[in-house]
Order: sequence, then C-alpha cells, then structure tokens
Amino acid sequence: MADADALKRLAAARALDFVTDGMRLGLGTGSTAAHFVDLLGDRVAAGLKVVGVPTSERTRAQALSRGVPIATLDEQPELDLCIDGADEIGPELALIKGGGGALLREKLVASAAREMIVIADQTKHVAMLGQFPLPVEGVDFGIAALQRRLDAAIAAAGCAGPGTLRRTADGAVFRTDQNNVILDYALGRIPDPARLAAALDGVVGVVEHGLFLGLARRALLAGPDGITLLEWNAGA
Ligand SMILES: O=C(CO)[C@H](O)[C@H](O)COP(=O)(O)O
Repeated sequence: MADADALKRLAAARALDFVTDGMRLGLGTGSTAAHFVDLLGDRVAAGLKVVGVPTSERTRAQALSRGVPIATLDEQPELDLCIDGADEIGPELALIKGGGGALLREKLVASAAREMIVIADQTKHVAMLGQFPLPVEGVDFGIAALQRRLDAAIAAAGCAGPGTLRRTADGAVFRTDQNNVILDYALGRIPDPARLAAALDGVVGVVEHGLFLGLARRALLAGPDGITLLEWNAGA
C-alpha cells in the first residue's frame, strides 16, 4: 500500500489539473500543500503563468525557493482558486484545519478565493469531525480567562473536551505567524459544526478557529486505488 506521503503527493498532483494559465492561487500550508507548491514550481519552470498568495511564512519561503511568483493578499485580494490540505474532512466538506498553526491566514486566503479545493490522503475523510483536536487561535492577553470563556461556549454548543495551550517541541509556547497563541481542543466528536463555529465566533479573545464551513467546494482524496473527488455546493 502506498505510504501517506506518496498519497499526499498524488492528491497534490491531481490538483494541478484545476490550475490554468493566469490564475491567482491561494497556496496552503502543511505537508500536502507543500507537495502542491513543489509540483507547481515545476509547472512554472515549464512556462505556466500564475501568482500565488501563501498562507504562511513557511509556504512563502517554499514558493520563493521553487520560483513560484508570489503576492500578498493585499496585492491580490481576489483569488481564483485556493489549494490547501486539511486535518479532517467531514460531511458537506466541513473541515478542521490548523494542525500546522496557519488557520488564520488559511481562512483569510480561502475566503478570498472563488473556489477552494482540499487535497488530502483518504484517511482525513471522516463521518464526524472531532477526533482531531480543534485549534482555536487567540490573543495571549489573559489566556486563562479566554480558556474559561471557551470551555463555557463549547459546552453550550453541545461539545466537551480539554483545551491545551500549544507548545513547540522544546516546550516554548507556540506562536502563529500573526504572533497569537493556539488552544487545541480535544473534543472527540463535533455533532453540529455550525453550532460550535457560531459559539466560538462569539467568544471575546478568539481570533479564529479551525472549523472551515462552506469554504471547500471540492476535495481530492488519494487512496491506494487512486483519487476520489468529493464535491459539495453549499448554494445548491
Ligand atoms: O491546516 C493546516 C495547517 O494549518 C494543514 O492543512 C493541515 O494541518 C494538514 O496538514 P498535512 O497536509 O501536513 O497533513
């Protein structure tokens, strides 16, 4: 059976079929998105004309190293397509994102795009979101108070589970590219993502959360038997 990284690259390669000359692209963050940027670099070297808006400093550096022209979201506020990975893909292409800590810029870039395509290995596809801890990005002023407000909002939305302040491997508090902190909520199950998202949106001190609802239109899932295309049109 193909290993997970080979499957991620397979999904990334298929996403290139949706890229056409002149496109303004949102470039995601994470190991799957990194495969896409790598392969996009080959296409650019072969003459494809695109401009990419990276969702993290990591992706920005990679795009530059692969010769992919980049711009900021201020320079390109309207994008044609955003290609990004996900930590979980649930019903109606509801996503958990932010395992790599880039959820805020990822959501900003995806929201600026006419279409978002998620690329992943098929293990990310789940019947219900929540096994992957939900990242919540917040300001670092009064983290303990923020956590209390979050615990209450999460309980009111019918979910429960501990929130843990994210740290780096050497024990330092993790900082996002926007210099915020992340609380990872191990909820186990999120039966009603829209209800939880609305609750989190209302918490003072929350900058953004990792529930991406109504943003992805397609998902390309790679498995041992090839690519499965999932489609969801929230407006239909
Ligand atoms: O949301 C993300 C980063 O903030 C990533 O898309 C998500 O963590 C998936 O990563 P990978 O492709 O490495 O499995």
